[in-house]
Parts: sequence; C-alpha cells; structure tokens
Amino acid sequence: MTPLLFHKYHGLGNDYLVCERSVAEQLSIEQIRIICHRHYGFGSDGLLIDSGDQHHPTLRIINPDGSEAEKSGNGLRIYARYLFDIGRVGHEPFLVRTAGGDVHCRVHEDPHQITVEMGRANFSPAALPALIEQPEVLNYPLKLADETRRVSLVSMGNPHCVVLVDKLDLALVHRLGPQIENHPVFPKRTNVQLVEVVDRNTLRIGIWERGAGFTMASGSSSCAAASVMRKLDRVDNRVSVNMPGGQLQITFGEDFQVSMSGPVQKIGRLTLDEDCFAGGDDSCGF
Ligand SMILES: N[C@H](CCC[C@H](N)C(=O)O)C(=O)O
Repeated sequence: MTPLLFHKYHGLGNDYLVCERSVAEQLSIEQIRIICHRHYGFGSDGLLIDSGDQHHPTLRIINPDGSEAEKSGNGLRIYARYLFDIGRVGHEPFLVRTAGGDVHCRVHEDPHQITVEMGRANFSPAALPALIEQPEVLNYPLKLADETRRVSLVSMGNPHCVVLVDKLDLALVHRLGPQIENHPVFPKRTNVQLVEVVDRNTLRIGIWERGAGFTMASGSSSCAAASVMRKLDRVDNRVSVNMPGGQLQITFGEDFQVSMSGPVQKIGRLTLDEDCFAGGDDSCGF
C-alpha cells in the first residue's frame, strides 16, 4: 500500500481532507467513512479527490456518510488552494470539472482568498431532483412530521431546500434538517438551509448538509440561500452570507450566474496508518 497522504484544509470551519486519485483508489467507501469520522479517523466534513490530470483539474467530493456530491463551494475553494500549493496553478483563473458542472476558480494574490464562479442557480425542481410537478418551487408548503414548512428549491449542481425564517434558530436547523434532507420528495436527498434576511445585502443562515449533517459553513448553501432570496427580491446583487463559521461574499451576474468569494486555511499534512482500519465495531451500542 503506497503511503496514504492527505492534506487537511478548512473553509470557515467546513473542513475537508484532500488526496490524490491513486490514494482514493486504494480505499473502500467504508474506509473513507472511517477516515472522516471525528473519533475513529482524522475527522472531516468530507473527502476531496484530485481526479483530473495535469491539465484538466477534476474534483470528486465524498460526504462523510460515503455518498458522492455533485459540487461543493468550500470544497472547490479548498481544491483551488491545494492546486496552488502544489504548484499546478498560479493566480490565473482556471477551469475545474465537477459532476455538477464546470466552474472557474481564481486564487487571489493573498492565497487565503479564493473566488469560484459557481454556475447558474437552477430553480427547476427536476434539477435537484424533486418530485414536484411545477416549473419552479418557491414558498411551497412541504408537509413534515409535525408541521408544514414553506420551502424554496434551487440546484447549484447539488440540491438545496431553503426555508425562510424570521429569526435564525440553530436548534431548529437540527430539528428540521434531517426531516427535510431525507424527505421522500427528494429522491437523491437534499441540503437544507434556514435563512434569516438581515437586510438587502446580508443573510444569516444555518446549514444541514446532505450526507454530513450540521456544518459550520457551506459554499453551495450560501449560493443557494442567496439565490432564492434574490429570486424572491429580498436581496440585491451583492450579498454577505453569515454562518456560524464566518462569512462568504456572493455576487450575481446575468441570469443568476453566481460568484462566491471567501477564505481557505491549510491545517496540515496527514499520513494514515493502516492500523486505523484494524478495529472491528468495539462500540457497546449505546
Ligand atoms: N454535502 C453536500 C456537498 C458539500 C457542500 C458544502 N460543504 C459546500 O461547501 O458547498 C452535498 O451532498 O451536496
């Protein structure tokens, strides 16, 4: 087994491990879940796999539950910084391929700051997918276990369900998040955001991620929340999105083309010891 080398970064506390394809090919999905585990592994909100070749950077995103995501905003900023750190890119804009569409990234003069052109917000429910026969789903009454909540749907390449609230309550994110993530109307599940509009240029959001649960920050969630609020004419073309982990800047171009800018920090390099996989299920089941 070649050394299992990982690089750990975070974007506003949304942390990711990065590895080469040759490393990922040696791992099963169950082993990736262990590596992302907060106690039995390195701990991470997911694994970013550098899947391209020298001239065509391609990003695969694996959630901590082992599911694969089409796109990740913080993941793309981290991948762009990783490519810069290993000398594969400079400060010029460059294209990155993802399962959720091609995006353009740029590492600023200060390499802690990265901008990603995240593509066009798509309000068609079929893009998520969602089993609702409407051209767009805005303020739709979604029936949950004990209540009905008005939701709006948007795809950033990955699926998002946005819930507008008067006052953000993170306990409500934990209560509604799993119900909506796993609602049968979403055949591939969905990411969930609760959104409070502070003013026409400022949002506060709480995030429940598909396949990851509560996270400190999410780039695609910031894009999704801002896009729905733009669609509902609650914000202007430049929006600061505040999350528990910090703030991202979202800017809208023509036809809901979304640009996202924000920080990335490197935490370190990690080499995995095979002993990590040696244990069985020693838990006492409580
Ligand atoms: N869990 C998400 C992918 C990561 C999104 C988030 N970390 C971001 O920064 O966009 C999904 O299954 O679509």
